[in-house]
Amino acid sequence: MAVSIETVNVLRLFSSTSTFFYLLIPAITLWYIYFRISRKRLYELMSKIDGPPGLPLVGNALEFIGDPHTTFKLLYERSFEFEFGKPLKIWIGPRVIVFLTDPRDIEVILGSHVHIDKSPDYRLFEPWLGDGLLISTGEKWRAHRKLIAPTFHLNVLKSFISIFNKNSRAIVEKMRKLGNQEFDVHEYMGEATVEILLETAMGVDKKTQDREASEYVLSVMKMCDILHLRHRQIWFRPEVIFQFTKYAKAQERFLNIIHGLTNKVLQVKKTEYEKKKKLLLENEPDFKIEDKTENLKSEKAEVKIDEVKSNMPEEPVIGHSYGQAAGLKDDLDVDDDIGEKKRQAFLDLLIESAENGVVLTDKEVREQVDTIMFEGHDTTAAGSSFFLCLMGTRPDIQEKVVEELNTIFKGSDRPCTFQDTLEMKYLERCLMETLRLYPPVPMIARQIKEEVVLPSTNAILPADTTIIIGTFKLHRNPEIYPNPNEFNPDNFLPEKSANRHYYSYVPFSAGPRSCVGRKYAVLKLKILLSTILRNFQIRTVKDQNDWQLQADIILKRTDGFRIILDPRKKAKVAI
Ligand code: HEM
Repeated sequence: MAVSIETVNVLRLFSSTSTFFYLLIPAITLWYIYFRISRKRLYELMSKIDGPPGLPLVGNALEFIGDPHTTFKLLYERSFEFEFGKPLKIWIGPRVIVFLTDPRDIEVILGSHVHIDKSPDYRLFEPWLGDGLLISTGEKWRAHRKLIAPTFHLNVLKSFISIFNKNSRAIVEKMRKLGNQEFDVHEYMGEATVEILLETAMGVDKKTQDREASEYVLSVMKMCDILHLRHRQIWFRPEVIFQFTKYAKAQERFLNIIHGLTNKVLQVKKTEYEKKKKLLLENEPDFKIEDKTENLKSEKAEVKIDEVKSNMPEEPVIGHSYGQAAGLKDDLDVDDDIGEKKRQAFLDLLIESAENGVVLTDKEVREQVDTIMFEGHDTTAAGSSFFLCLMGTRPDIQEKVVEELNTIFKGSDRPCTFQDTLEMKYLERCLMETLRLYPPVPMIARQIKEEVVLPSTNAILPADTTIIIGTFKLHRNPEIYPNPNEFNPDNFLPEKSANRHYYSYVPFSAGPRSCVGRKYAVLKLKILLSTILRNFQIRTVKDQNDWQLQADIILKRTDGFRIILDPRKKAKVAI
């Protein structure tokens, strides 16, 4: 029987295809057996930690494909199926993520100098923030942190007070034009915080800013949406897929706007710096720029930042200081070599340090500027917006704040001083309580370097596990905060906070990688919010229980931060 050439070809193809599959199937089986055996200990350890059951291969990944509000609600509500405070695990494909909400466990991670690595999820920020302070690790992070932290020292911040006042008055005047129509206050807070950051930390004046602040704020919000989408829907994570989506094009557009502003700021400051240097050299040819970074050049730049005392205070340490337990100290509280001497503001110091490129390159300066611009504005915009909405829902509390302000200012329209901010004890409690209920950073993610034993349950977490500190849930533990969902500034009365675990309140994180802008944020917010409350009575229509939250990196309201302002009697802006 004659066999056609086509048939021979088909048979050849069939036999080579089947050989391929004969080899592939055992190879996959062997790889899978090796994969399971090499992860045996991980599976054993994780079997001792509670968590929702997942599907084969994908784990719990499909639970996060909804919109940001639904996902956040679902995640939060499902967590109540398990005992409060116990560690909780979820599987995203082969990757396990452990959520911690017990202050003792949180202290082990945040208080450590070893577990300072951010989780791989932060890498999605790279095209935007590069390897800036929020993301970097190891010696690079240590050296840059040591350089940057002093630029947010109180001595520097005090010199910003007039700028905080001026901008707060400007925003009041802008809001006055709205009359008593309902509006989204987040837009106003976002723009105000960007403008304030540019004038303070970056040291550029209003003329440089044009209309760019509002465009910048909008682009940051959209970028957060894209990053959050990639966090939730893991198939968008690999660059090979992402680059072909409409989101990649949008990201490019938003990054152009974001980097456009930061590049412009850098250009202005560098030209200014060069001019100043030239002038100084002309007048004093022997003048040398003092190198303030000498001590950072050593490979082993050590940061002695954790005076962090462990666990519960032996002697109760009263109250809170700039957003963290008074007994906790970080590098923002260290008064070492420079003391009362003049310190430099953020960008001035960075540009000077980049002169010889030893501590910092030009690229690194840009990355730090992008980081501070993002971390410094979106967080405070959310915090202040939540504060104002809460004031609207609780007129009784609002009036107590205003009474305190009347006692301090005695009806005068004068600007706020540093001493005034120290006297705003009740306003500060309201701010702390706002950040408890609505922490702008609702989750902090780390990748642990070594095996960790959790004090709460003795559960063991192997090295390389991703940990999420669930600030939002931690702050609503009924054993720590009775009636945890109620807005109650008395939670921060000194006697109430005195016996609480230091790590039971961490809106600014804590330990060596705590928020570098903590004091800046609290000081600025006190001036901004008090100026608004001295001028307006705030109303809201929506009840606090009906707010819709979304945790797209920064906690926000999907239904908008809508408030109505009524001018207070004799309302006049402080001059
Ligand atoms: C209410 C306002 C703020 C809140 C609630 C807040 C909260 C936080 C939190 C929780 C972290 C740790 C994030 C993490 O580990 O993933 C952090 C880090 C950071 N924050 Fe803030 N922040 C605020 C304002 C600011 C401001 C005003 C600035 C700068 C002007 C700033 C700059 C930074 C930087 C640079 C980091 C990274 C620090 C490091 O890793 O060494 N933040 N912030």
